[in-house]
This record gives sequence, structure tokens and C-alpha cells, in this order.
Amino acid sequence: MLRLCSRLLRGGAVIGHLTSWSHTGPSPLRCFSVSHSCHGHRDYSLPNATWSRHTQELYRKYEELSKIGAWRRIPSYNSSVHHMADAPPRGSRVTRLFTRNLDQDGVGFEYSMFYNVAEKRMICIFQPGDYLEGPPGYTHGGCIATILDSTLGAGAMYICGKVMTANLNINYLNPVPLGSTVIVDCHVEKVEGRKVYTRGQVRSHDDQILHTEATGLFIKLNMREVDHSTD
Ligand SMILES: CCCCC/C=C\C/C=C\C/C=C\C/C=C\CCCC(=O)SCCNC(=O)CCNC(=O)[C@H](O)C(C)(C)COP(=O)(O)OP(=O)(O)OC[C@H]1O[C@@H](n2cnc3c(N)ncnc32)[C@H](O)[C@@H]1OP(=O)(O)O
Repeated sequence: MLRLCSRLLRGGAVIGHLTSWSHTGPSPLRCFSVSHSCHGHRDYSLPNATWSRHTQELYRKYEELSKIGAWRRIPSYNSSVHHMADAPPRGSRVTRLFTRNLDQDGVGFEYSMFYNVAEKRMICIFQPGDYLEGPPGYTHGGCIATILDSTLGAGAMYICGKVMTANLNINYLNPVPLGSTVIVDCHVEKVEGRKVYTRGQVRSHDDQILHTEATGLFIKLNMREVDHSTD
């Protein structure tokens, strides 16, 4: 972990990159100003042929809201380093962001995130594919935890910059069918020193079913504590 943090932080880490999303002026980060690709990398937050009608409808709704300025789509690449303006050297390692580690569309995590600055709110339109099975026909709880952690964490990063998950509490209330469309709705509740308290829900696309509730504690990273000696 220390090695990972060290490498990320020295390279102008992705989380630092995410920090500057909150700048009000023109973004210094070229990746986030490009809607369809970042230096040729595919933006997975854009619709593909495997998205259901419900997933597409929700996406269009937030896309429209983005046009009037309330929301902003968050591009998504399949490696953490693709989110960085200045990626650290990776050597021979080819890493993949956990939620983007399948090459086939539709079978894993299909999702798109949008952020609302005024509400300190991050939403994620999520369509779990068939390879995320837990109970027969339903999404594995670990996958639900992953998308919650990612959405809560992205919201915390937008407000506070470099953070890591310290605590994640989840109540699973109703199972999430594979292939369904859910909305992961998260916000930052409060910030106390380095602690960022977040809360979120997973609801069905029509808000009729509350699938999951969660709270997350994220800790702002103290760069002085990063140990480079393990490299
Ligand atoms: C991380 C890479 C993410 C890469 C994403 C890249 C691109 C993505 C792009 C778009 C997608 C967007 C977002 C995705 C976001 C996130 C998803 C991934 C997130 C993760 O997958 S992340 C991995 C799992 N995560 C860990 O691997 C953490 C291991 N852990 C540690 O590294 C340390 O533990 C640390 C740093 C957490 C704290 O360590 P530390 O030394 O800096 O701070 P310290 O311990 O002093 O605590 C300071 C104050 O927090 C309180 N505190 C601490 N822990 C607490 C707890 N559990 N409960 C209650 N209070 C707690 C203390 O009580 C004190 O409170 P007080 O100030 O009041 O005394």
C-alpha cells in the first residue's frame, strides 16, 4: 500500500488530479476537458450498446442537467494513471482500475458518474453485468460495496482531494438484480479536520426500491507520512 501511495503521489497522483476538479476556473487537466477520449484512451462513462433503456434514460437525464450547469459528468478510464495529467512511470506493469478490468462491454461494472458541486453530491448510474453475480441472478455484495466505495470516494475526492477509505458501513436491504439499473446517490455530510464523512444509497432506477444504504469515512492523506523507502 505504501508503495502504491508513494508512486501515485510522486507522479502527481490521480487523487491529486481529482482535487483540481473543484477548481472554478478553466481546468488545468486536459483529460477532464475532453469528452470522448483522453490522449486516445476510451472514456467508459459514455453509453455503449449494452446499456439498457433505463440506464440510457437516466444518463440522458443527467446529461441534460449537465448542460444547464448543475451537474458534471465524470469521465472514466480503465486505469488510474489515465486520469492523470502527468502519469507516473509504470515500468512494465500494466494496471487496471478494478471497476474497469473486463474488456467485454456489459458483463462487469457499467456505470457513469455525475457530480453536483452545490450539493456536494456524486451520483452513479450503475448497471451490474452478469459476471458480477453473487446469489443466483443477483449482484454480489462485494460489487455493491465497490461501486458505493467508488462513488462515495469520488465525492470525497472532489471536495477534499487526496483521500483513502478508512471505514465503509453497508446495510444490504434488497438484492440488486443483475442487468438492472440502479442509482448510487452519495453526498459529503461533513468534514472534520482530515476526516470526510459521507453517506449514500443505492436505489432502483425509478426510486421505488431502496437496495442499500452506506456510510463512508475517508481520510485526507497527509503527504508527509508517505514512506518512499519501500520503492
Ligand atoms: C486509492 C486509489 C484510488 C484510485 C482511484 C483512481 C481513479 C478513479 C477515478 C475515478 C473513480 C473515483 C473514485 C474512486 C475512489 C475510491 C475508490 C477506491 C478507494 C479505495 O479502495 S482506498 C483503499 C482501501 N483503503 C485503505 O487501504 C486504507 C488503509 N488505511 C490507511 O492507509 C490509513 O489508516 C489511513 C490513510 C486511512 C489513515 O491513516 P493516517 O495515519 O493518515 O491517519 P490517522 O490514523 O492518524 O487517522 C486520522 C484521523 O482519522 C481517524 N480514523 C482513521 N481511521 C479510522 C477508522 N477506520 N475509523 C474511524 N476513524 C478513523 C483517526 O482516529 C484520526 O482521527 P483524529 O484526527 O480525530 O485523531
